[in-house]
Amino acid sequence: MIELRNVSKSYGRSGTMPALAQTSVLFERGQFVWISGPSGSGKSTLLGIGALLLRSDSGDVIFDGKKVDAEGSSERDRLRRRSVGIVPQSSRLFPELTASQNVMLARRRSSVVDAVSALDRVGLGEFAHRKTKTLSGGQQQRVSIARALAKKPAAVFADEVSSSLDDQNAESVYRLLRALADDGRIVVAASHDHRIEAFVTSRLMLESAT
Ligand SMILES: Nc1ncnc2c1ncn2[C@@H]1O[C@H](COP(=O)(O)OP(=O)(O)OP(=O)(O)O)[C@@H](O)[C@H]1O
Repeated sequence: MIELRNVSKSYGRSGTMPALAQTSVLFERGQFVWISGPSGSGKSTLLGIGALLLRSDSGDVIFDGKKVDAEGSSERDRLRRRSVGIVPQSSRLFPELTASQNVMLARRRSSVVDAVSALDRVGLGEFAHRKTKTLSGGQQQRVSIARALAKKPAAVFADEVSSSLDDQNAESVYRLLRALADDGRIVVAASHDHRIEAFVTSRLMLESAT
């Protein structure tokens, strides 16, 4: 379980650019949560705080009953590395490497067998040895999800993963994210894309913090 309690975050040298104000949300295993809201409402910021990539200015982040902000940054990093898979906005794959090589880069001491198994999980086992530049946009996003899954995380945070994909590819990515939640993970996706609605279990709508 991951809980954000009254978290706020501002950017800028003296915190003059509010990005997220007094926001609370509970993410539980088995949930696929859609974070929606207008551009600039703080979706990526909230995602970054939940995924332990960003520190909030105030409020609490509670990860499996433990206040994370009370921990030092090395403990937070350790928790993130162990428990959180992150699927970034653009897939950030190495185009000249194969799908399995890209997945293997996610972890130290990873094996081809584990990488192929993660690719199987996203329906791409047969593409494991293809260079990612030869895959479609939707397939590349699924490789990116396999990379996030390689460490068997309890939670997956995805930022705007499918907005640019056609209906078929977007649907396959959303269906996959839902299946990961149905497996018992926490899945959180920030998105402008209303096609996600049919696949999520709940929605948090953000309003602009300014
Ligand atoms: N690194 C940063 N430095 C300064 N301001 C930032 C930074 N990151 C985000 N912001 C500002 O914080 C606010 C929230 O940004 P954020 O990216 O979280 O919103 P978003 O809802 O994800 O937006 P979008 O839908 O356009 O991706 C915006 O006003 C943005 O300009």
